[in-house]
Amino acid sequence: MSATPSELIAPTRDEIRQAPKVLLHDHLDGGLRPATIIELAGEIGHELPVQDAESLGRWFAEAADSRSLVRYLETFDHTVAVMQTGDALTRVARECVEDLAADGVVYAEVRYAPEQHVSQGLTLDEVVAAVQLGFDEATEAAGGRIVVRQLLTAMRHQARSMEIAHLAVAWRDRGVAGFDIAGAEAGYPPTRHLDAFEYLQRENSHFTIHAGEAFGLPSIWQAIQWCGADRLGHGVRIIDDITVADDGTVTLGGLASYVRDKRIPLEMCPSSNVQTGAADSVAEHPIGLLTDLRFRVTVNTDNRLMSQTSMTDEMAKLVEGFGYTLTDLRWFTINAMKSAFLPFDERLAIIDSVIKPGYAALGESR
Ligand SMILES: O=c1[nH]cnc2c1ncn2[C@H]1C[C@H](O)[C@@H](CO)O1
Ligand SMILES: [Zn+2]
Repeated sequence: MSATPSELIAPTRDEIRQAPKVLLHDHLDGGLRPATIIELAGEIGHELPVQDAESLGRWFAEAADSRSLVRYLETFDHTVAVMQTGDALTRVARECVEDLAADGVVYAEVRYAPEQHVSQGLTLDEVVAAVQLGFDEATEAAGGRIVVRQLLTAMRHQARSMEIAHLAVAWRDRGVAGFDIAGAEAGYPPTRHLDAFEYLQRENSHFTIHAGEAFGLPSIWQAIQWCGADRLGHGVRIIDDITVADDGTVTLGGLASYVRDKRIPLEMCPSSNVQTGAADSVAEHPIGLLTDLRFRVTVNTDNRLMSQTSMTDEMAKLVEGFGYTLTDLRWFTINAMKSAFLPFDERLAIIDSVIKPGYAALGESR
C-alpha cells in the first residue's frame, strides 16, 4: 500500500497548531503569562528579578535551564507567591484555558498544589473553587472548544497528601478528575504517601505520580507496584530497564515490560526534561525509542512558562527531532485522550467527534 501524502510530509507549524491536541500534564503555577505575574506582583508588592514581561519570560526559562530539578523548582517561588488570593487564582486559571484553547488544545488536565496557595488565608476548598471558577469562565467563553479538568497535587516533601486526596474526592463531580504528587523526587519516594494512594483506590479515584524524572527505576516501581498509579508523570527513566544491542535487538526488563503490557500511560514532557537534565536534547529524548516500541506515550508541556513552550511547540520539536508526521501526532493525541481521567464515554466522544475529524480535515484520515 502506498503511503498517503500526510505520512510523508512533515506537518507545518500551522497544521500542528490547528490539529486537536490533548494535554494531560500541565502545571497551573508553571504556565502563567509573564505580564500577569508582573501585574499581580505589583498589586501585592512581591519583588521580581526583572520588571518587564519579555525579560521575565527569559529569566524563567534561563533560571529553569539548570540541569537540576531542585533548582528548576526554585523558580516556582515567584509564581506561587502571586497566586494567593481567589481573584489571582481565578485569573490565572482563566488565562491558562484561554492560552490552551488558542493553541488548539481540546482537552486538558491542569494540576497545581492547593496547599501552596493558602499562605494569605484561603482555605483549601476556596483555592479549588477559585481555580474552578476561572476554568468555567474560560471554557464557557470558548464555546465548548475545550474541556478542562483539575488534578490536585500534593507536594511530596510535605505531609498533606491525605488532606489533598480527600479534597480531590470531595470535588470529583465539580471539576477535579484526579490526584498527583510532585516536587523534588530524590529522597521523597512515592511510598511516603501510600496512605493517600490507598485511600484514593478505595474511593475509585484516579491518580498519576511524578516518577522516573530525577530518580530512576525504584521510583517508577514504587509508583506502580506499591502505590497503584494509573499513569506516570514523565516516567522517562523507564529507559534504564530497556537495552538495545548493537544489532538492534531490544530487550525489556520486568518493569518496562509491565508498563508496556499494562498500557500504563507515560506523560512525557521533552523540553522540561532537557531543562532538568533528564534528557540531553529533545532529539535524543527517550520518547523516540519508547514510541517505536509502542509504549502508551503522550506528549505534554509540563511548565509552559519555565520551558517557554506550548503543545504546538512540543509537537513541532518532535516533528523536527524524529520526523514525525500527522499520523504520529494523531497517535499521541488519541493515546492521551484514552488515558484521560474522564469517564470512558466522554473520552470516546472527544476521540470520535473532535480528534478524528480534526485530523481528517488536515488530510490525515486513517
Ligand atoms: O517536572 C516537575 N517535577 C516535579 N515537580 C514539579 C514539576 N513541575 C512542577 N513541579 C512542582 C512545582 C509546582 O509548584 C508544583 C505544583 O504544580 O509541582
Ligand atoms: Zn510536572
